[in-house]
Amino acid sequence: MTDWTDPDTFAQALEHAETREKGNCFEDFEERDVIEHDPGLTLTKWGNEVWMGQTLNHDPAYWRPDAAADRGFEEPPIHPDYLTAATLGITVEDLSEKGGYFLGRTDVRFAQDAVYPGTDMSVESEVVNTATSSSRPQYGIVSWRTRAKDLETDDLLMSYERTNMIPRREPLETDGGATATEEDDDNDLPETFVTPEGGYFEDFADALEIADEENGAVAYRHERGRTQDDVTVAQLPLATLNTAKQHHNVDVMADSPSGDIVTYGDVTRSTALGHARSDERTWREVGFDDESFHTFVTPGDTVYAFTRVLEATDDASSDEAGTVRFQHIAFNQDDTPVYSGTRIAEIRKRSN
Ligand SMILES: CC(C)(COP(=O)(O)OP(=O)(O)OC[C@H]1O[C@@H](n2cnc3c(N)ncnc32)[C@H](O)[C@@H]1OP(=O)(O)O)[C@@H](O)C(=O)NCCC(=O)NCCSC(=O)C[C@](C)(O)C(=O)O
Repeated sequence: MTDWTDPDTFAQALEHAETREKGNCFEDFEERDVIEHDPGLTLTKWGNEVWMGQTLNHDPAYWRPDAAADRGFEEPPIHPDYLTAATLGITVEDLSEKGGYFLGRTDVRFAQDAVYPGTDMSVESEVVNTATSSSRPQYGIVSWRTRAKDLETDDLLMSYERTNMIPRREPLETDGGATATEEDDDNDLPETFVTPEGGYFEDFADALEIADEENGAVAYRHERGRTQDDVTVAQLPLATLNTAKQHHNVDVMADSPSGDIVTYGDVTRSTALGHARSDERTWREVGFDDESFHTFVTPGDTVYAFTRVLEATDDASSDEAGTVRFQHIAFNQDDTPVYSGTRIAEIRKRSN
């Protein structure tokens, strides 16, 4: 009688057996297809707090009822970064589990009303673009518009458009090729870098005025760094139901260009944003654009943040705040940019 657990026999069995694959290939996506994602997620206080704690998003309004009330929330709400990561996490099984890197995202917008723990989410994505990758013929590039809704009320919670490299059916590889492209050498930096005096709206507006007079830029780095470990690389994405093997299958990833599992893009950006927010008085998050992931982050890498202030306008959803547009750049211990994106946030005014 065949002993299927005999190592030689089992090795032969593995060779003969078909693998029941997960995920979709590039050829499975057609423009205008709408995919309703089956995995659901209840946005819990626990998930929110673990995400925020580990990414250094320690804004008290998301932790303490009194601080939440001071910011006009009914109770500590779900943080927009966790909402974003959970929305994307749910979509991975259908859209990107096959592998291929998360290249970027734009038009990330949040509903004006805060989202509270206990909200059940339903998430759907529409294929908005499919394109050939000229540099990597084994991949295609797919963009989807994703919308997260409150399952009970059907209210829109957030939406965005994301772009990934997706393997073509043949040949099948685990993820996308080489590391970042050569930087161009157009380094026309201003001579003057202005740092805001504090974290209120007026500090950003004043710094922009000074920079303007001196033909400089409001640009500064944040001190904090967060080294990537098992929690940030594997646990946080799995807690959002993100099934991408890049984050938890060391065996498969050993043969990939990174040679290791990589940090979920939403963990990298949320960590950098946590560093940036620790130097400002955030009132509300409005949205993000032009987000790009330049190279991968692996366990042991440290994520730092750099901020440029682009614009400040005295107009917001509340008289207590003004609106600031930032560019945030996450970088690693070798000073290599790993993420960049612009962010619109309402920042509290000093006078109130
Ligand atoms: C992917 C790598 C290897 C390419 O590195 P490279 O130097 O070869 O790249 P490139 O030349 O800059 O880009 C390659 C192609 O992608 C295109 N491209 C590039 N960016 C965009 C964009 N935003 N929108 C649209 N297209 C874009 C670009 O135009 C080019 O097209 P081409 O092949 O036709 O010339 C390199 O950039 C890299 O390592 N990036 C880091 C990726 C990463 O670590 N992402 C986060 C972690 S993976 C993740 O979170 C997973 C997730 C969330 O779970 C999940 O999707 O399932």
